[in-house]
Amino acid sequence: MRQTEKLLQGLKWRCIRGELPREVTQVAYDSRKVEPGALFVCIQGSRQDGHAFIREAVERGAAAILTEKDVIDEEQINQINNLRKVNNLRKICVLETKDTRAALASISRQWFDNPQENLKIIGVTGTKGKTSTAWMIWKMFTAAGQKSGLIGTIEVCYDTWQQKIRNTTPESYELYEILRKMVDHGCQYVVMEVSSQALKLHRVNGIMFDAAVFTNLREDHIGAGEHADFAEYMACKHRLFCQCRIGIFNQDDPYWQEMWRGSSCEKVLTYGFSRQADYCADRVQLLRGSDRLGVQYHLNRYRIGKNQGEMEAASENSWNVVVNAPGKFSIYNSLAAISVAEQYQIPEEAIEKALHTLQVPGRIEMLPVSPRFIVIVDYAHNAMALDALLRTLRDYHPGRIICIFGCGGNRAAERRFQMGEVAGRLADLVVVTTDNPREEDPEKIADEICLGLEAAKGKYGRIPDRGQAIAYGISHAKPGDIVVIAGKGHETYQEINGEKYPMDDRKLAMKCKVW
Ligand SMILES: CC(=O)N[C@H]1[C@@H](OP(=O)(O)OP(=O)(O)OC[C@H]2O[C@@H](n3ccc(=O)[nH]c3=O)[C@H](O)[C@@H]2O)O[C@H](CO)[C@@H](O)[C@@H]1O[C@H](C)C(=O)N[C@@H](C)C(=O)N[C@H](CCC(=O)O)C(=O)O
Ligand SMILES: Nc1ncnc2c1ncn2[C@@H]1O[C@H](COP(=O)(O)OP(=O)(O)OP(=O)(O)O)[C@@H](O)[C@H]1O
Ligand SMILES: N[C@H](CCC[C@H](N)C(=O)O)C(=O)O
Repeated sequence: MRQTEKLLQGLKWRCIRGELPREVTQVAYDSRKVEPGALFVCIQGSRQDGHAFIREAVERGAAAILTEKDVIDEEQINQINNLRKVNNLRKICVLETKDTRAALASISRQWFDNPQENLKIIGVTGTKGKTSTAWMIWKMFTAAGQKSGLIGTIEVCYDTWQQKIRNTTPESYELYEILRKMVDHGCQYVVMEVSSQALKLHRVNGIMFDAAVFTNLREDHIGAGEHADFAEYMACKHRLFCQCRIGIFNQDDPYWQEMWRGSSCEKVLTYGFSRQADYCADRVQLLRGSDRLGVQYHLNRYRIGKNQGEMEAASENSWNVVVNAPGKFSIYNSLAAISVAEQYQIPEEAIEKALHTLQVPGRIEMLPVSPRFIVIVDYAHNAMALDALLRTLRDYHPGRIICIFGCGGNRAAERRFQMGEVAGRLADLVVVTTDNPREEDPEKIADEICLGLEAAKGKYGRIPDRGQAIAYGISHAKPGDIVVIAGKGHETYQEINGEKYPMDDRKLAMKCKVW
């Protein structure tokens, strides 16, 4: 139970029907979850419009409805009020505001008593590297004994508690609920991935991030249900840097200044291979163990005289960093994580420990399928990630690279041709299979991937059943080869027409174990 006036504090709203109830018992944005006495927030979604479920919400006992358009006519209101009279309830209260998604964030923040005020929240955004970087930062804080929470694609967790979520960045109501749990548990820090969808749909409204990281930006997530075009995608990412104190940017990315310009950052740090960066990497060496590929580099910490554009070495300026993950992109992710950790005085030993023992589930996860060749499961599901991954693996001079992948349905269609083209160019043999087709025809998705493969003159075959495709790829591997199973990483399901069926690439690969 919460006072309605208090929940609506800071919001612009007007009451268009009935009277504001003194208290509400619940905040709900899904009519199917409404309980008696609730405030039902109508959200205009990508498939459905919450305003169409007002009647259901009222039948379930909602006391107030928050809308962003006056959708209820007199006849409907009379019907609803007659219904309520029979049940001895007051007339329905209808409130109107400009944007109900933004309102949901504001109301949720009040409902959960402003948990963000008691936390230092670190946000990570970018087209690629969010999960890996957030995970590294969280591991560093944890290794240093700092109670911290993690929110991202793989899971939400702190200490031994963990929970799966539907989105990389949860809806505002769930987000504030999670933050409240973390505060009550004694967490001081939260590291979270912030997707462009979350920024677009106001899921993180009301949070002032103590630090925000920008990893990189490439064309992605454009299409129905995501972003209209690249400009909108970029503008949404930029919003994170308008609600943060410290901004940490990948200086080698062509878009970093677009992210920084007009930001709210009181402090700016940069990282990259550029000598201008505050955290600068050089002298890279590839590492290859029996069950892991890794990388080692020299980290130089420079202090830049921002005003004069001068560069001056800091006293304790260099360090040999070892990361238990391969490739240039792991160097970028670790540089970002180190830049964050040092802002919070995380000791070097904790940083080293986290990077040495790092294994992000489903990210370049090496499986003991055979002692003669390498099998890797990875979450690369766009061209940028697949390109970075395959180039990285090429650097280890394998015999051949066999790549097995598909593309998700109801997601940016450009990914299909582009991933086909990248795989055709960088892999020696490609097996095109099925990812999460969702509501689309998997054969049509495969056709579009094959256009890219043809364009790159790649060698490929098609096996729609993912288990069979994986078995085929592994059974055709020769000593010294690398088999890459890309696209689903940590996922433990395959989504077809709204249903999630159990499926785990790691289990499918281990079924093919050869001795
Ligand atoms: C396209 C999109 O962003 N969809 C999100 C959106 O769902 P939606 O707008 O489609 O909702 P809807 O089904 O149309 O329903 C609209 C409203 O009607 C309500 N409703 C619906 C039915 C009913 O009977 N009663 C009712 O009240 C719903 O509760 C909702 O409030 O709002 C939901 C609740 O917040 C999200 O879970 C859902 O994310 C879907 C699952 C999704 O996967 N989105 C992707 C694109 C996404 O957000 N991805 C990013 C990561 C991208 C990256 O890798 O960078 C993420 O952060 O996860
Ligand atoms: N900094 C990076 N640049 C390019 N590719 C990367 C980078 N970091 C990771 N990758 C590749 O992309 C894959 C996904 O990485 P990660 O999950 O960290 O990114 P993400 O931004 O969270 O992705 P998503 O938005 O799809 O959830 C990795 O498995 C790896 O192949
Ligand atoms: N966060 C990503 C996940 C895609 C994973 C891939 N397996 C697919 O289903 O397309 C997205 O929502 O675009």
